[in-house]
Amino acid sequence: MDSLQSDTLVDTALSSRTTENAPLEPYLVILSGKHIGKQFKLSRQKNVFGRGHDADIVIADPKISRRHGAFIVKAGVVIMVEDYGSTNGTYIDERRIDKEKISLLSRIRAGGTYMRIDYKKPSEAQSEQALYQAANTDVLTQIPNRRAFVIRGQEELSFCKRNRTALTVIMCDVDHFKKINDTFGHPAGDQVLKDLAEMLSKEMRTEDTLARYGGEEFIMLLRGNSESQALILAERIREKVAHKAFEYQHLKIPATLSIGICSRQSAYIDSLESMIRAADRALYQAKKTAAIRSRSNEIEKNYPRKSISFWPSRVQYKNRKK
Ligand SMILES: Nc1nc2c(ncn2[C@@H]2O[C@H](COP(=O)(O)OP(=O)(O)OP(=O)(O)O)[C@@H](O)[C@H]2O)c(=O)[nH]1
Repeated sequence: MDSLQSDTLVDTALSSRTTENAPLEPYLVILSGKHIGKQFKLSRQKNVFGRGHDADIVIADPKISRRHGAFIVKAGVVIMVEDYGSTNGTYIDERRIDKEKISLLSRIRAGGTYMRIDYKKPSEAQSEQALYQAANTDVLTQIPNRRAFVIRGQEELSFCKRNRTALTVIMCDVDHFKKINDTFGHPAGDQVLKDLAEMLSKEMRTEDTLARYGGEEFIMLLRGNSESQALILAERIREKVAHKAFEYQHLKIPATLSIGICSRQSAYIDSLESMIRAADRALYQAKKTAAIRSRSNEIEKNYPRKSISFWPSRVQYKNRKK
């Protein structure tokens, strides 16, 4: 498409959509990756995007540079995207660019993240954002829900296959959660789940995903983690939770986790579902047995039992290479 055509497209879109009184404003819409569906208002003349926290638009994609590039806005219209000499480049319709005009039809890619530009009224953008939030976020803990996890997981799986990296699923379940509810009350149980979500989020890297998978079950997806690294992370989490004093209205609530792990090299992954099933089976085993176990190449090793605060907690580590 030449630049004249692209200008005409933006003009047409703007004029046809400004019939209602509020002016249309430019937004960057994320089409893939961790922030899929998210919209960022382009409110500056130069809107720097990147993975660094000093960027105007922070995108958690490890293949995006800290200050990757910028969207340039003039008179309310996004006219250009510029690459700031990023390692992995910026692309328009899969063509690498330095600085180039963009249109409503342009599909922009930086790292593994696809984006496009749209123009909308702030109220329209807000309601779309609210819908996106509601569909993808767990109301209680404010972390991604199961649906968001599955969407993200499929993308992660494609990434791992393309880049031949390993993928790990970790499932954590609060032990005897029913007892927590029965002893301290349902709101106290809610508080434990919220605090847990916050704790687990802090253990994640930007490229990892944490979600609430069910009632008292959390799931993590770790890119490129070796089995032994995953086991170290699981142990750290289990220890931290066992030693944390969860609190609700001055009541101290002890809680422990059981953890199931499935770690596979990309060549051995058939589907995300099979990995989740394997991690779930490992979790089930962890619940049944009191030992901290590692299972690698079908040889089981027993690890010494670690300190337990109140209720027993176990880690079952399962490696299912075919
Ligand atoms: N407070 C609270 N409780 C929940 C929530 N979702 C599920 N639950 C409760 O979680 C409890 C889960 O109970 P079970 O499936 O028996 O599991 P458990 O008591 O943790 O037992 P084990 O998994 O064998 O250790 C049920 O009592 C649910 O009502 C929630 O959002 N908030």
